[in-house]
Amino acid sequence: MRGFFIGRFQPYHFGHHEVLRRILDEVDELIIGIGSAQESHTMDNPFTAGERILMISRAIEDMDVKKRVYIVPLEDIYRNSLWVSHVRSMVPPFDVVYSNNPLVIRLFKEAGVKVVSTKLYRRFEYQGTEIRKRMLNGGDWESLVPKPVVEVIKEIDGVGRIKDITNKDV
Ligand SMILES: Nc1ncnc2c1ncn2[C@@H]1O[C@H](COP(=O)(O)OP(=O)(O)OP(=O)(O)O)[C@@H](O)[C@H]1O
Ligand SMILES: NC(=O)c1ccc[n+]([C@@H]2O[C@H](COP(=O)(O)O)[C@@H](O)[C@H]2O)c1
Repeated sequence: MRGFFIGRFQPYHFGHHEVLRRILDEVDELIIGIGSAQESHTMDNPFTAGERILMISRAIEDMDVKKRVYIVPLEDIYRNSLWVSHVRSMVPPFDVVYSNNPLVIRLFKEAGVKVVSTKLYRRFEYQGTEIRKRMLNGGDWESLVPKPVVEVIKEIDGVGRIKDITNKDV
């Protein structure tokens, strides 16, 4: 059985990591969709699709996973009624979708795809919005993401980027 899990992963954090661990117990192969792949360099979406691929693939490497995982960037198409077809055209065939996003769940269910709702883990801190806020304000963000993700963010000066893009013209 092949599963599909989509997120923006801005950045990939321990909440995603926990969900992934659980999904990998259930499926034979997993596709991870990097949503809003066209977005980067904004406060809501600071990291490029390529940088998010690095974060996820290195975090998975650290888990010593034996199952095949495909990571596929997916651009938004701004026409929700066609989105499931768009996703299907871009990724290997899948049998089940894992998500906690109400729109994603609804669109796949309407298309007749089996959807499993994922649980939230320590959502008050394992949350992209909170992590980006801490990066901006000098808070502790490093404890909320897997170590390989800290390394990627340091390599690309992710914190400096978030500070720069939120700065006003001088
Ligand atoms: N703490 C968490 N525990 C379990 N699942 C989570 C957690 N945080 C996010 N998810 C799930 O992971 C998927 C992808 O989420 P996403 O990449 O948007 O992260 P996010 O933390 O919700 O980000 P943001 O705050 O930027 O919206 C969604 O289905 C989301 O519900
Ligand atoms: N019309 C569309 O392009 C469409 C519809 C539903 C979800 N999505 C994307 O799927 C992803 C869902 O991920 P999250 O659960 O992290 O929000 C987002 O990147 C979102 O933009 C896109």
